[in-house]
Amino acid sequence: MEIGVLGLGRMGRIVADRLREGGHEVVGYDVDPDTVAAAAEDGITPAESIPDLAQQLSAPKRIWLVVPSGDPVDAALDELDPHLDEEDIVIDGGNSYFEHSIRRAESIDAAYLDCGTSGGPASAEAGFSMMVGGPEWAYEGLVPAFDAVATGPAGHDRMGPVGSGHYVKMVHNGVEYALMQAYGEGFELLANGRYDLDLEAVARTWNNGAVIRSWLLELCEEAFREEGNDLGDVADHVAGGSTGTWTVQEALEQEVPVPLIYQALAERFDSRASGDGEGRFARRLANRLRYGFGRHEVARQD
Ligand SMILES: NC(=O)C1=CN([C@@H]2O[C@H](COP(=O)(O)OP(=O)(O)OC[C@H]3O[C@@H](n4cnc5c(N)ncnc54)[C@H](O)[C@@H]3O)[C@@H](O)[C@H]2O)C=CC1
Ligand SMILES: O=C(CO)[C@H](O)[C@H](O)COP(=O)(O)O
Repeated sequence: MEIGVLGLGRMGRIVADRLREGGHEVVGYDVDPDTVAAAAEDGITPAESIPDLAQQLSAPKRIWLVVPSGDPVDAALDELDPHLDEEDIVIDGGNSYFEHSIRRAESIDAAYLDCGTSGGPASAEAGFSMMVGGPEWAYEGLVPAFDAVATGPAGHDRMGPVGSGHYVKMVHNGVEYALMQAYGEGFELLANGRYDLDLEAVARTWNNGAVIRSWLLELCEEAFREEGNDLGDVADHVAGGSTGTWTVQEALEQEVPVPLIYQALAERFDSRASGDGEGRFARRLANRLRYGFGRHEVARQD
């Protein structure tokens, strides 16, 4: 099928490439003209503007947004909306706040799918895990596209009505924070404990059959291999935090205790208040893990 991809950054470019590899035709647009030119060299049909992207697509139009959450999503929808009708489908593949997705779905004529996406740029080859909310007909119509961008048919599903995709992804990220903090605390104890340990070897051993093996633990192994046993100059400064904040706010509203997720979020805030120094090993590992899966910039010690 023909799909427009709006936003060709770290994640959008992977969405566009995997759609093409799956046999779909992709028209791409990004506010950065160099990004569009680079995509065009690799076979993505370039668009000069959002109206141009909409006009290049035949009806019914399918447009996948992969732009930063917040104002860029509203700005893109404002420009798109005059070119859309109720047969068209817009997918928001970013980390948008679920209540914003519900509002946006009500404000545009096209069907709206909120698609929480996990795996990060490091999963370009394997494909993503995708949690989709929105009308069933729109999800069903896009299954071939989701098959191509996800790890395959098992890598995506419809969670429920609009909002539910980003809601599930929000909670996913809260879990992500807590897992990173838990691995970090364990390695901090080992780094400061009784034995002179090779932490890459510990992570590799755990990743081969241990109860706590996981992709995040493979990324810990990679971090020790690439940065060294002491994580080199990786700073105690963990960026991000919006999805974890929303998770904690929702947990308070629902009266569900989430102390581990809150503590992991609080550790991030404290890392930023304490400066970019050597600090806590656990938080330095979390800083490096965000690069591992998300290609987020690693804060380094001065
Ligand atoms: N990097 C990651 O690990 C993951 C990111 N996400 C989410 O995916 C979304 C995109 O993230 P990334 O690709 O990492 O960001 P990015 O910063 O690498 O790419 C965003 C792209 O959108 C473009 N852009 C901004 N406003 C635009 C507009 N109005 N029209 C067209 N293009 C526009 C920018 O020029 C940039 O190329 C965000 O919501 C992010 O939270 C979701 C899962 C994983
Ligand atoms: O969604 C993601 C991974 O699943 C993104 O990498 C997101 O940026 C992670 O959240 P934060 O930036 O708050 O660490």
